[in-house]
Formats: sequence, structure tokens, C-alpha cells
Amino acid sequence: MDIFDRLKAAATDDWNSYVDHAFVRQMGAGTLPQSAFQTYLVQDYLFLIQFARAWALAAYKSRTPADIRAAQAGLAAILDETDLHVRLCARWGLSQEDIESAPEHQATVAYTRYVLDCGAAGDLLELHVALAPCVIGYAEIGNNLTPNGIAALADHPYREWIGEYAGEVYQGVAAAARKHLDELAARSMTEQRFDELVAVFAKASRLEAEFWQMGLDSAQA
Ligand SMILES: Cc1ncc(CO)c(N)n1
Repeated sequence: MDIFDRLKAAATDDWNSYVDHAFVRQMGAGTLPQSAFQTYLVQDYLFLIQFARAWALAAYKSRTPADIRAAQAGLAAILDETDLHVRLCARWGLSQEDIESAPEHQATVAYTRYVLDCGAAGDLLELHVALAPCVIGYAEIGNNLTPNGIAALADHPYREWIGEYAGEVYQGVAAAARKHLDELAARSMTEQRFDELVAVFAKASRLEAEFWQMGLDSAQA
């Protein structure tokens, strides 16, 4: 069991409320209202900008070249991810300026500032634990939504989104982040700290679930 599996096992309910959220299920089934997806995607762009800052903070909190490189890879992946958001929003007539001037929803503020605070007040390991549900969780979701492979998505309404996270590039980024987290934990975690890290992991997972919920709620409003 690597550190990620240990954290997940210790926070099962919170983790499942995130990766198996109704938003994710409806997206997989293709029944998610388009308006919920659009609200989510605009907020997710704003989310990614703050998360890019969190990965940059990870570089700053690093003392070794290997840790700085891991942060650099995470930061690059986050910025690349925003291409998907800009492309899909353009199709709906939203420019990058439109997205950037959208007000941040409370769920976006809550999640991103929580992670940034873990990085500001805690050490590098705490920051990476707070970042883990994001990058590794979306890879798991991408896999869960493609039981028959990406090609089977053919004319699925959310095929581009699902394909992004199920795709080889994103899966590789998540696998590298997971490996780095494990190495970092092996170097710097004490068992006395494990419970404290589980609390951070569980909180970030709940904030992910609330982020999905924000998208769903917007369609019912
Ligand atoms: C809210 C959220 N969590 C994780 C990811 C994956 O980077 C994302 N794009 N958005």
C-alpha cells in the first residue's frame, strides 16, 4: 500500500463522496444538464488558476531539485489543463476574459484557499497531501468513466472532458504525482503525523465533493 492508498483507506467515505458524486455519475451517464457543466467548468478554470499558485508554492517550499521538478510538473499540467476549459468555453461564446472576470463561487474560494493555507502554514508534505485528491482523484474518475476505453465514448456529450482525464497524458501526470507523494512521505512522514494528514486529505476530498455540488445546484436554481 502506498501512502495514497493508506490516506484513501483512512478517509473512504469522504473520498467516495467525491469520486462517486451525483455530478460525476450524471456526467458519465450523459444526463448532466449542460448548464451545470458550464457553471462547473467556468469555476474550474478559476480553480485551476489558484491551484497553479499552490503548485508554485510547492516549488517554493521544496529544498531539493527533485521536489522542485515535481512541483514544476504539477504546475505545467495545471496550466495545460486550462486549454480544455478555454476551448470548451469558446464554443459557448465565452472568451478567456469572460471566464477570468466571472466571480468566484464560495465553493471555489473555500477549496483553493484551504489548500493554499495548508501550503502557507504547513510543510511540503502537508501541501502535497492537500493537492493529492485533485490530481489523483480526477485520474481515478477518468478511469471509472471509461470502462470500455476512450474510443467507446464516440458521441458522448462529455467525451472531451472525460477523454482529457482518462487520457494517457493526464494519467501519467497523476501517476508521477502519486509516486512523488510516496517518496516524500517515506522521507519525511512520521506515523504520529498520519492522522493529521488524513484530516487534510479528507477535508480536501469533501471540498471536491462540494465543488461538484456547486455545479449541480446551479442547474436547479
Ligand atoms: C475541482 C478540481 N479538482 C481537480 C481537478 C484536476 O486537476 C480539477 N480540474 N478541478
